[in-house]
Amino acid sequence: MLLTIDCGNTNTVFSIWDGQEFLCTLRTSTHHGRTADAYFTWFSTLIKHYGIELDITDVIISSTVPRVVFNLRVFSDRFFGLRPLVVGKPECLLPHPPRVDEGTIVGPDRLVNTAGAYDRHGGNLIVVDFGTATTFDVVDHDGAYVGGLIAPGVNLSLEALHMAAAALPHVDISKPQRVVGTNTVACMQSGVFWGYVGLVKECCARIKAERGQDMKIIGTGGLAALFAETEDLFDELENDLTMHGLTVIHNYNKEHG
Ligand SMILES: Nc1ncnc2c1ncn2[C@@H]1O[C@H](COP(=O)(O)OP(=O)(O)O)[C@@H](O)[C@H]1O
Ligand SMILES: CC(C)(COP(=O)(O)O)[C@@H](O)C(=O)NCCC(=O)O
Ligand SMILES: [K+]
Repeated sequence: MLLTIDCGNTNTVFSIWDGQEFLCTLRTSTHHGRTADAYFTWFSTLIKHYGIELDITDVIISSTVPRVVFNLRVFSDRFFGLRPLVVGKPECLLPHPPRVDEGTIVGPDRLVNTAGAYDRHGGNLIVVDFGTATTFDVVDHDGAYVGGLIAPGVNLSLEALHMAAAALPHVDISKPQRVVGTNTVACMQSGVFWGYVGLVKECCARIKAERGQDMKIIGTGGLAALFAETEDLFDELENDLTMHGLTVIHNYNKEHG
């Protein structure tokens, strides 16, 4: 069994892949102070709850937060006797290396999304990932990541309003009833919700125009579904894209490593 770990700036997700399907998906907040022992206490409790017979033979990690990798390495070594594959490290091969400016360190989540999306859909894709940041990853015809866009995440934008303006409360995102809000919360939700609908449409249209071709748009990340249910923003909605990408990169390393 393969343990896939996707550590974003807000949440860390563990999944167990048995070669056919994901047996479970466990989510915790990302916190660099969490020790290997703390990970294992949490992990083993939930595994027991789901009644899964554990036989972890491989671990692969993607982390946008470099500091957490140390404790995840210790977790992997101490409890499974395994050396994890860490996306972005030189020893982790990628099916299609990125083509970006020299010296650029592409977020591993974006490399993983690229690998997962290309495996499912082939080339010429835009992956829109609604995480802490909202990222657009452009996948070329041959499966290489060739750049993209980084915008503030939906919750980050709402939080920024609250932090910077004394009269604006903490607000959770939801689809507003109307475009014109008649109270503060409704105004904030509308500004961010429709602002993001516009942002996604405009960025995708401009990517296609710059590349002079139509491209398939894949939406992923926790909040993608909220936007997809309202507007026709994506050709596909795939919440397991990052986890799938981790299995693709793991397989590639097994075959070529
Ligand atoms: N299903 C969901 N509904 C509402 N908010 C969500 C959902 N999933 C994630 N979020 C929120 O979206 C933001 C991004 O989360 P996530 O996709 O886990 O980010 P990251 O991968 O950067 O850690 C966070 O603020 C998180 O709380
Ligand atoms: C853009 C990101 C912060 C997104 O992270 P996330 O929202 O998944 O936490 C991450 O991919 C990152 O740190 N990237 C490094 C810079 C780059 O990709 O060009
Ligand atoms: K992201």
